[in-house]
Amino acid sequence: MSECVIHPRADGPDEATLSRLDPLPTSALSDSMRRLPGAPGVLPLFSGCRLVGPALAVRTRPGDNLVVHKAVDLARPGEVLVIDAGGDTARAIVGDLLCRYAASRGLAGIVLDGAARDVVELHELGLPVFARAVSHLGPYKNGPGEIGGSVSIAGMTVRSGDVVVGDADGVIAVPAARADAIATAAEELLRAEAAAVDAIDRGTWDRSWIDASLTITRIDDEES
Ligand SMILES: O=C([O-])CC(=O)C(=O)O
Ligand SMILES: [Mg+2]
Repeated sequence: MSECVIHPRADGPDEATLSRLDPLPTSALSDSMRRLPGAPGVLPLFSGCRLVGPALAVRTRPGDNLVVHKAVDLARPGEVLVIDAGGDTARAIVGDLLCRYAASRGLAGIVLDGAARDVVELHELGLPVFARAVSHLGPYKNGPGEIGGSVSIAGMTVRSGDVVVGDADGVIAVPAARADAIATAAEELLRAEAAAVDAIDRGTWDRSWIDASLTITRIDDEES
C-alpha cells in the first residue's frame, strides 16, 4: 500500500466562460497573459488534438501510474487530467486502455509532463492527449501520488480548476478567476490579427515600427 493524498475539489469557471475559451487559440491566450505561462515540449500526440476544460491536477511518481488510475475514477465529465510525472520520458504513464476508460467517463483529455504509449490506438480513439514524449516502456503501479491541488507542467503551474486549453501549438492554463478577462483580451487580439492578415494580403501592412526600433549600421560594399 502507498499513499494517495486527495485535495479538496476545486471548481472551474461556469459553462459560459468555458464556451468563450472554446474557440480561442493557445497563442492568443498566451499573448493575452504576457506570453509568460507555457509548457514547452508538451505537445499533441497526434494531429487534430484540441481540448478545453477545467484541470484536475495529478502528481505521480515518475514511471508509475497507480494514482492516475485513481484520478480517472474521481474526475468529472469535461475535466482535463493534468499529470505531473516529473518530466520523465523513460516510461509511459498513459496508454490506450487508460485513455479509453477516461474517454468513457467523459474526460476532455489528458495533459502529461511525461511519456505516453499506444499512439496509433490513441489516435483512433481521438481523446486529446498532450505529452512530452512517447515510450513503449509501460508504467509501474505502486504509487504514491497526489490528486487535486496544483502541479507544475514543464515549468507551468496548473491549479485544479484552471481552464486548460490545448491545440497544435501546445497547452496553456488559464486561471479560473481571470478567464473572462483573458478571453476578452484574446478576442481583441484575434480581431487585430485578422486586420493584419487583411493588410498583408492588400500590401498595406505597416512596417514602420521595425526601423523605429532599430539603429541600422550599414557596411559599405567597398569596406567589406
Ligand atoms: O499499462 C498501462 O497502465 C498503460 C497502458 O499501456 C494502457 O493504459 O494501455
Ligand atoms: Mg496499453
